[in-house]
Amino acid sequence: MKTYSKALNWSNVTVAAHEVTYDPDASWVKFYLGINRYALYSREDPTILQLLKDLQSMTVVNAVVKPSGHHLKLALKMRNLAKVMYKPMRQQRDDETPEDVFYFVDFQRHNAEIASFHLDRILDFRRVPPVAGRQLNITGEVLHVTHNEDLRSVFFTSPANNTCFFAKCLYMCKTEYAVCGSPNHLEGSMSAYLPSLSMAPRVSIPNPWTRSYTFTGRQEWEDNPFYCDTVKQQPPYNSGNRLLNIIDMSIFDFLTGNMDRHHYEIFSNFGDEGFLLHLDNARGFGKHSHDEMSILAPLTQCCIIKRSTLLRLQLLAQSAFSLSDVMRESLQSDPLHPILTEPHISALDRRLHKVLSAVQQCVRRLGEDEVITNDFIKPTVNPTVTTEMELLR
Ligand SMILES: Nc1ncnc2c1ncn2[C@@H]1O[C@H](COP(=O)(O)OP(=O)(O)OP(=O)(O)O)[C@@H](O)[C@H]1O
Ligand SMILES: [Mn+2]
Repeated sequence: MKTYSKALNWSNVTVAAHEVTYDPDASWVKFYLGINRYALYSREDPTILQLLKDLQSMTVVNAVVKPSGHHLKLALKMRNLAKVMYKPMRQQRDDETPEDVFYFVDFQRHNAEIASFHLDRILDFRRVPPVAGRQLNITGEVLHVTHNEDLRSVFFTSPANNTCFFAKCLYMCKTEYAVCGSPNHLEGSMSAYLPSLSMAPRVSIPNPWTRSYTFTGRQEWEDNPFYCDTVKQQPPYNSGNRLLNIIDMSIFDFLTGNMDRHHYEIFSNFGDEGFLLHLDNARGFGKHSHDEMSILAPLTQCCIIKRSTLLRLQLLAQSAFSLSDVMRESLQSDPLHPILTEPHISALDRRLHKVLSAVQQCVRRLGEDEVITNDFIKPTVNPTVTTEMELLR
């Protein structure tokens, strides 16, 4: 194996200087300033479209391996000081997760990150940071610009003469699990970073409906149909919006087929009523032919749903606004389209009907007043300039 770091030393190639420019009107700055207690961005915010475009073209000036987690991903620093998380492509669009693979060893899919951002926006949640697809030149835009010796040392050339890299981490990070360009270009998802933890602290909270992450273990919710009664008695689930927000998240995850929601995060400064961030959606869209009903357990066990969520789902179940059509159109704006294969897109309609039938069953059993809950917090009245991030400073 030829390591590029040695090659760089030998050929005396200097790594590009770290030149940066700060523009207070940059789309990522506006994105930060627009985060409010209801959502990451407002419905009509033009900043987001601009940010999606910028994610596709911003110049990378540094790259490091994002240390957390089990999967290979890079934190990229851009010339305009934006920060981006890049998850490289590992799977072809028409690959399905094999039957015998557990959810916790499944690949991360860059296209699932992209598609989940679009789905979250269509559902009007706006809880996923903006994500766009991009073909990176991993030689020119990563290896040659990184100041990180650890990252340089894991680049190599494959037998087929493609540039590849892997990461030093706990699992799945040996050369066998490397990602390779063709010969230099590699698709990936570019996810806008949230503001730093010092500027906007977040807490990570275990999902009450988490899975066991072992081959044999089971969680209480899987065997106890009255599990929700226990959850409902515990703060912060005993008042306010939190449980309804968990149910929104389970509907979102059921639609994508993501079984990997072990934790969720919230911004501390917005208190218990703040929205839940839907981070890390890379394990969605693994199987189009299977609907994993257990993901919907929070809805089917608690039998409550926000009225606003239900109205949105009902709208997207109408043929004139069908979820699959809206998704197809939305995903076309991404440079890496097609992002999802047709079977994955049409699975969304089938799953949406299953969510609506679950709600109907609850209504039949308990009545509409018990099940369909008015949101405790009104949606943003004036969506354009709630710059609560400014208040945090
Ligand atoms: N857009 C983002 N901005 C800032 N931080 C993020 C963003 N997306 C994810 N993170 C943080 O990075 C952590 C790891 O990211 P992610 O979960 O997507 O990757 P992973 O490979 O599954 O890692 P892990 O095994 O730690 O969950 C997340 O738990 C979250 O705290
Ligand atoms: Mn994760």
